[in-house]
Amino acid sequence: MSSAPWQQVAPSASFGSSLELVDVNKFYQSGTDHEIKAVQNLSLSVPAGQSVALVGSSGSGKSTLLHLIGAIDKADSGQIRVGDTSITSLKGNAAADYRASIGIIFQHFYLIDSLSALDNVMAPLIGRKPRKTHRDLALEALAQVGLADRAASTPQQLSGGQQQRVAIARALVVKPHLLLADEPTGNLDSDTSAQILELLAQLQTQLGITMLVATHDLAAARQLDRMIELKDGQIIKDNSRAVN
Ligand SMILES: Nc1ncnc2c1ncn2[C@@H]1O[C@H](COP(=O)(O)OP(=O)(O)OP(=O)(O)O)[C@@H](O)[C@H]1O
Repeated sequence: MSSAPWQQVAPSASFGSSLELVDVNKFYQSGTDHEIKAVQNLSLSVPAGQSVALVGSSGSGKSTLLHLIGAIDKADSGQIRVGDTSITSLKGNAAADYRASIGIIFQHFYLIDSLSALDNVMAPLIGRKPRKTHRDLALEALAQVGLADRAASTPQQLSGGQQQRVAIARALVVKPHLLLADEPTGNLDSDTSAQILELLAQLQTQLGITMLVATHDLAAARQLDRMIELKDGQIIKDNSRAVN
């Protein structure tokens, strides 16, 4: 049976993955004799399609946890499973394929200055087939973040909030099953931050993606389905919002 064109671009599109962490540890060496326990014995279950805020003071392990789930960094021990994929045993191309199937948004937008917004959003599609759909997918993603009319603008011609919207469109263009956002509003003023977090929450609900957002903004965190507080790499609070 031949697959539909969009399936060739985004095999796992339009629904979220569940997430399961069991006894995960990540330690860093600081100096010769000091070990930093960035994530310790952390177990967590996130159902598919849930939005989760990770909060906690600076150094509590939020970024490290996102890096482990995103296969940017490797856990020292424990198990991380995203849908059917065991992240902790991924190697080589399989790790790259997994990273290409999720969306990641950072505090510093990491857009390429010399490229237009459209070309920045198309970048993750390079090498994927069919090539002729890339432009349409990127335009669709820019429309989802309200920037269809700024496709030709370069990052320098856009405000900080607009640049983060382009970065969100770039994360969405692969139709991710999991969206990780590490301090996505850390570089923005409070009004723009609120707009960006509202946009993320809206898109997450609309697309049904599983989403984890590390943030210091408690008001924004409360908009999501669940808020998890970390301290010294461990979960110290886990509040789910009541569902009607
Ligand atoms: N590459 C590294 N090498 C050594 N220590 C690290 C490294 N990355 C993180 N750490 C340490 O691990 C701990 C957790 O850091 P992490 O960046 O995950 O915290 P965070 O909650 O995201 O902080 P922030 O809110 O400031 O971004 C901190 O003590 C940090 O100094």
